[in-house]
Amino acid sequence: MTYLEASGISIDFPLYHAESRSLKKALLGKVSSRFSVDQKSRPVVQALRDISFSLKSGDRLGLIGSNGSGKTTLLRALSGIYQPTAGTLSMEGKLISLLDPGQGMNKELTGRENIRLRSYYLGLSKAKSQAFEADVIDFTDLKEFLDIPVRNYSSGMVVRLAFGMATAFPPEILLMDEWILAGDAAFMAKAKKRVEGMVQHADILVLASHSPSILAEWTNRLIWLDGGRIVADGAPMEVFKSYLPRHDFEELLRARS
Ligand SMILES: Nc1ncnc2c1ncn2[C@@H]1O[C@H](COP(=O)(O)OP(=O)(O)OP(=O)(O)O)[C@@H](O)[C@H]1O
Repeated sequence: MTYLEASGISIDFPLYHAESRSLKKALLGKVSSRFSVDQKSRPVVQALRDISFSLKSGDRLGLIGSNGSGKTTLLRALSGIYQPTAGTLSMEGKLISLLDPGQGMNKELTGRENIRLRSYYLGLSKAKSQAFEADVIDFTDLKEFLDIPVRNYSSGMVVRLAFGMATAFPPEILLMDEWILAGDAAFMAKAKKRVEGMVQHADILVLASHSPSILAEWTNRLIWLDGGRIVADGAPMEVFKSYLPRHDFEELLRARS
């Protein structure tokens, strides 16, 4: 059974070059400060504080919050890139994370070569790798750019390729940061179809974004992060009601009716 559970997760990042007494005093002096010191008195930034939630098959969780509120850090913790300073994470299910556009790609190689390299890493049989290549080529629709080195791609093209390769085999848990929304409207429509296909297979989605309309459409639960803490957790429109300025909330309601 697929599940993902975060229990009391906290993450501190050491602040290098902040050892001087005056800087420490300035950082730690503010009442609502995100800065603290670790056990060895070294300054740290408290990126996440006491985060708990549990997700099961079919849950599509959105993360919202202002710049620096902790969305990317939480996604990275869930994907295993960062070790929590405190708390525990447990999960079951094949996880794919779409967190960095160029992840797992060699920019000196062409799109086609990257696709072949990926199928090699995945250990696919000849028939499966041919199907994988055809599927990704069709999805990414890179046309003449397919045989050009990735370093010459636009950022939207890199997104198409990364997304196409990472989503060719449906994961059970999909983590996405909002860079995925950098594609154009035609790509977004295709990406949405692909993600919806995945989620319909009773998988888990966690998506961080600043876009209320995307989150309202793609998610069925929303966590609002502020200063590294959860300030609200519930149905998307309920959370948006408190999060968004009244005018923006009413506009979102109108757009969805
Ligand atoms: N590698 C790091 N080293 C030190 N501090 C970090 C690191 N990554 C994040 N932080 C700090 O952790 C806090 C949370 O950052 P995070 O990138 O998770 O926020 P975010 O909600 O994704 O922001 P944005 O909307 O701007 O992308 C910030 O205060 C940031 O400065």
